[in-house]
Amino acid sequence: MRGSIPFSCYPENCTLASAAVLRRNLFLIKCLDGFCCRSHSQRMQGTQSAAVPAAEADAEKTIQMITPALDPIRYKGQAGKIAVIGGCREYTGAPYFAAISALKIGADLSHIFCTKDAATVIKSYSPELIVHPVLEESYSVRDDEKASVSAKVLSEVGKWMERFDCIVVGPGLGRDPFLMDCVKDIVKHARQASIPIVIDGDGLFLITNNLDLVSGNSLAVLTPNINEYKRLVEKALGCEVNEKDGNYQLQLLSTKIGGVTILHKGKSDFISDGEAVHCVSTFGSPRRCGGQGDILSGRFVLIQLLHQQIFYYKSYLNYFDNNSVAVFSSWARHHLLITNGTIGKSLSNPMVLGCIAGSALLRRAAAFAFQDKKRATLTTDIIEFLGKSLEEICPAD
Ligand SMILES: NC(=O)C1=CN([C@@H]2O[C@H](COP(=O)(O)OP(=O)(O)OC[C@H]3O[C@@H](n4cnc5c(N)ncnc54)[C@H](OP(=O)(O)O)[C@@H]3O)[C@@H](O)[C@H]2O)[C@@H](O)CC1
Ligand SMILES: Nc1ncnc2c1ncn2[C@@H]1O[C@H](COP(=O)(O)OP(=O)(O)OP(=O)(O)O)[C@@H](O)[C@H]1O
Ligand SMILES: [Mg+2]
Repeated sequence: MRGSIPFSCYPENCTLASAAVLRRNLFLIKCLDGFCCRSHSQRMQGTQSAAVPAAEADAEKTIQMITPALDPIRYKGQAGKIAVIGGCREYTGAPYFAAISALKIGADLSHIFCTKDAATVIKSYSPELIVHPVLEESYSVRDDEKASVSAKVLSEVGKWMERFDCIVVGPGLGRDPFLMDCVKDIVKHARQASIPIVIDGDGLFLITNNLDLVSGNSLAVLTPNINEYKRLVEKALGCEVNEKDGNYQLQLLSTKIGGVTILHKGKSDFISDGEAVHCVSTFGSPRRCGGQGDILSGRFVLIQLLHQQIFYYKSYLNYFDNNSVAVFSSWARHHLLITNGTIGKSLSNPMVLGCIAGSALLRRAAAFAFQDKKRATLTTDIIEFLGKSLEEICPAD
């Protein structure tokens, strides 16, 4: 039986969930192995699944908890340095939306690693972004050059990697096979360096066909849209998307991929790390223009802001008081106070918190933009409202 369970689900290989949670999930997988592979009609003929409720997340409190105060003792970079790996001949908008959104939410520095063709175009959209034209597609590389070019790409990205608090892989990446192979190495490198990683767009196409790249990585978040989710479910669970038991299936999917956090985008956004399912259904916009998902992936800077806030508490309080046990106890109490002492395990996972905050802020900004522009609402309009959206929840002063 153990052979049919993903390597990353064994308790000794997973750091995210407690042993008890893993035991439960392993039990679920064992019991339900094959359930997902049955045809729709078989499923309808009596197979029961656990009804998994999705609690509406308290997104405002989450945002308030995560967002650090603007403090004069901080220096550039402390509020976040992120990188987007994406941008090719066809797509230049997606990486731009992701990277500029991170800046608008409060990150200090936002980098893009893209192909040479895309770089000049992206630079022309904004002087705020740091753009590295390092990726290559098959058409520009001879077969005999591939090994050396791919090593060069990894070294160009690798020398920056340690400096980033979070990387977003996939917006506008395209699906060129050589490019995909190079990005595989980047994803592995990020994992080795313990850098939080958000996988979106074509990054999801890559990992769906190579689940081991993220399996068991508690610092990974997948943000599939309807098509990307369908491909992921088919590949990981070997079945079709089950609308009826959607929450249960999302939880199972996360567990199957070793507890990675998944944000399933749609009319409501559903988030799970295999532990619980959270829902964000704040009113957004009825416009479905392209690029809104890219804003969301860029906003994952919020995940990293939480890490920064922990670091900040540590360094600030250690500076004045070396009694770090008291410091951490008071920080923990503060954390529990904010959440009313009722948080579940999943809500202490920074990746889940980042998903909730990112989703709620995007939907709020989309609602403001739609109020203003109606049918003409575009992604760039939504980006313009990110500041107002955050300001209403977390005033800057
Ligand atoms: N302004 C911009 O720059 C924007 C750029 N964007 C960027 O676009 C990329 C794709 O993201 P998306 O959201 O269109 O993907 P999705 O819903 O799975 O596909 C829809 C349909 O298209 C098809 N298909 C897609 N790519 C294909 C390919 N390379 N080659 C062949 N087929 C392909 C796909 O077919 P399928 O894979 O299902 O067979 C499905 O039928 C991604 O990098 C995203 O970031 C967006 O963020 C929007 C704003
Ligand atoms: N039917 C809907 N009603 C309200 N909001 C929605 C709906 N569908 C998606 N959204 C919101 O739009 C955001 C982007 O989701 P979408 O499914 O458009 O992503 P995407 O296809 O990856 O976008 P992109 O075009 O950037 O690739 C989601 O976070 C969600 O909050
Ligand atoms: Mg997308």
